[in-house]
Amino acid sequence: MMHAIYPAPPHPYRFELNKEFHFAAAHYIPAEAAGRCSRVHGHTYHCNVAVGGDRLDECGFLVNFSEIKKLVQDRFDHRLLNDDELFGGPARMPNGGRAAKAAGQGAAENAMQRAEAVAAAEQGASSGAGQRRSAADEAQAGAENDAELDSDQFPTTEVVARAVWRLVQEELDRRGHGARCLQVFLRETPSSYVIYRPEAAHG
Ligand SMILES: Nc1nc2c(c(=O)[nH]1)N=C([C@H](O)[C@H](O)COP(=O)(O)OP(=O)(O)OP(=O)(O)O)CN2
Repeated sequence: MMHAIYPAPPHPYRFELNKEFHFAAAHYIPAEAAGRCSRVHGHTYHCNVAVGGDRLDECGFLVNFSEIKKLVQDRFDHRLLNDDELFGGPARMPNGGRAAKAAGQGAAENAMQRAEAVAAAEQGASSGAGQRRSAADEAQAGAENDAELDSDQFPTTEVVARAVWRLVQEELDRRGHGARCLQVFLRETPSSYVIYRPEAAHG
C-alpha cells in the first residue's frame, strides 16, 4: 500500500491519528446526467480517516487503527453501495434490479450475479417472451423508484466520503472519549478523490 500524508485542517487536539485502507465496491449513480457512471461498475476505494482527540483509552490508543478499518470495510467491502440504506438502498438497479429477482435471484447480496441475471433476462437466454415483458416492466418500475431517490443519497465519492465520516464519528461518540473524525479522504480512481470535512470554514 502507498502511504501518504493527508494534511488535516487545523484542530485543537493533542493527538491526530490517520488510518489508510482499501475497500472494493460496486455502485451506480441513478441519474441519466451521470453518463457512464449510471451503469453498474466498481472501484477499489482508497480511504484515509483522520481522527483527533486528547484522551487515550486503556490501551494507550486514541482509537484502535484496526477498528476504524474494520468498521468501514465490514460495511462497504465487496458490496453494491446502492444496497446500503445510507445510499437509499436496497438498490433499484437501472435496467432491472427487479428483473434479476424475476430471473430467480434472491436478496441483493451480489451485484455481479444480479447483473448477469439481468443480462440473461434481457436477452431472453433463459426465459420466454412473458418473462422478457416482465423484465421490461420491472426495469420501468426500477427507473420510477430511482426517480424517487434524493441525489444527496447517490453513492458518489462525495456522499460515500460523508457516509464513512458518519460511521466513524458515530463509533467515536459511542466510545465517549471526546474524539472527533477530522476528515475523510476518499480516492475513487487514480485521478479522482474527495476530502470530506464535517466543519465547513464558511458560514
Ligand atoms: N464530483 C464527482 N464526479 C464524478 C464522480 C463522483 O463521484 N463525484 N464519479 C464519476 C465516476 O463514477 C468515475 O468513477 C470517476 O470518474 P473519472 O474521474 O472521470 O474517472 P477516470 O479514471 O475515467 O478519469 P481520467 O480523467 O481518465 O483519469 C465521474 N465523476
